[in-house]
Amino acid sequence: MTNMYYNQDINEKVLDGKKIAVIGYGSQGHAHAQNLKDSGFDVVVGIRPGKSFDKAKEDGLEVTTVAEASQQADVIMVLLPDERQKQVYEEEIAPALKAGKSLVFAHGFNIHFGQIKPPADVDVFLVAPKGPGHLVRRTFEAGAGVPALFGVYQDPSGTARETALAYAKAIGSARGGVLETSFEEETVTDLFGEQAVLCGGLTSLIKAGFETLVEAGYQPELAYFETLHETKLIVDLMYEGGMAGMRYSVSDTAEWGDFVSGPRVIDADTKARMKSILDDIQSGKFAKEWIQENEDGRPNFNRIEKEEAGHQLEEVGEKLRAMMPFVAKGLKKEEEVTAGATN
Ligand SMILES: NC(=O)C1=CN([C@@H]2O[C@H](COP(=O)(O)OP(=O)(O)OC[C@H]3O[C@@H](n4cnc5c(N)ncnc54)[C@H](OP(=O)(O)O)[C@@H]3O)[C@@H](O)[C@H]2O)C=CC1
Ligand SMILES: CC[C@](O)(C(C)=O)C(=O)O
Ligand SMILES: [Mg+2]
Ligand SMILES: [Mg+2]
Repeated sequence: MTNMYYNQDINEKVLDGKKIAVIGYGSQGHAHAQNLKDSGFDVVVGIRPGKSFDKAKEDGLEVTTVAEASQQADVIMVLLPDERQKQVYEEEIAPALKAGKSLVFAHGFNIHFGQIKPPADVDVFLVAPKGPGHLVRRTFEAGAGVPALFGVYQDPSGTARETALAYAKAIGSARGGVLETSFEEETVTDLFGEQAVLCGGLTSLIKAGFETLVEAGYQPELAYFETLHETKLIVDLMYEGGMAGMRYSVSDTAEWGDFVSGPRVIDADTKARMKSILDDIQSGKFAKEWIQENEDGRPNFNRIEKEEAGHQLEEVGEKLRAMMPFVAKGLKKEEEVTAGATN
């Protein structure tokens, strides 16, 4: 049975009088910190000196070190890159933990895969928005919200569920719906979604379409508009009205092509490969390899990121987007907040 919660189901007052430390000021960090502050809560950002530190100050937030913010706070939300969390946790957060505090995550990776082992007297839960941080902020400012998952790992205080729900409401997620889950379910499904569909699946689909057109002699600019640019417009229609909503707006010719050709691109073999990706996530193989990649200094990550940035689709896209300033408006407004993501 699915448990969904909306604004009217949640008492955010349980956070009154509590100090909330947002550790990290990247994609999720800036959104949580600003949304919590705008919702009237007492927020301190914990961050190392550098770009994010300066940006949080510029944005008018109270900012200090990770260790000091963790000392001050009742609720500590860890919004550092997953691969950095273990070290920062051990050095700067763990010493500040004591009974009555809450340790919170936006993704269960480090708890589920045993990288972080919190003390038993601290509440541990997750509030995981189902969307990129920049959209968590942007939708909040527009009066809407990105839905989120919440899940409790340990609850010595007996109040972890209500604190998690209040936090989700304060960042705007209960405007869209908050769904109860476990650390295992959130971690596995989030990794699967980003690998097979949202990031990996989609970029590979778009690239394959772009390359097919260009290799057949069609103009790269046209191929960019056809495969990448228009994806956003089509996905917007699905976001608003599901697949039927999109099919209502496109031509019947496109809808027929969707029915007959879609299953030729994504077929039973693709689904079997998705299952194998899911197996690797469930078994911990993916996590083990990602942790090792970081311990090795990210040789493959850095090489592939560079290769991808040099793809013809990216070069063409950059020129075309420069002629459409309205397209990049959102990210420009939040410029440099993503800096941490490229470490
Ligand atoms: N990106 C997203 O939209 C989503 C992310 N999540 C989860 O949220 C968490 C945060 O991810 P995300 O927002 O992408 O992270 P980012 O990479 O965008 O941000 C990282 C932040 O952490 C800071 N940081 C990095 N290393 C250190 C350090 N050693 N000490 C102190 N601060 C440090 C960076 O600061 P600096 O500028 O100094 O490098 C930056 O402010 C992860 O658990 C992720 O899985 C969940 C849902 C969606
Ligand atoms: C889809 C990627 C994501 O899981 C997210 C924005 O939800 C992430 O880890 O950034
Ligand atoms: Mg996600
Ligand atoms: Mg994720």
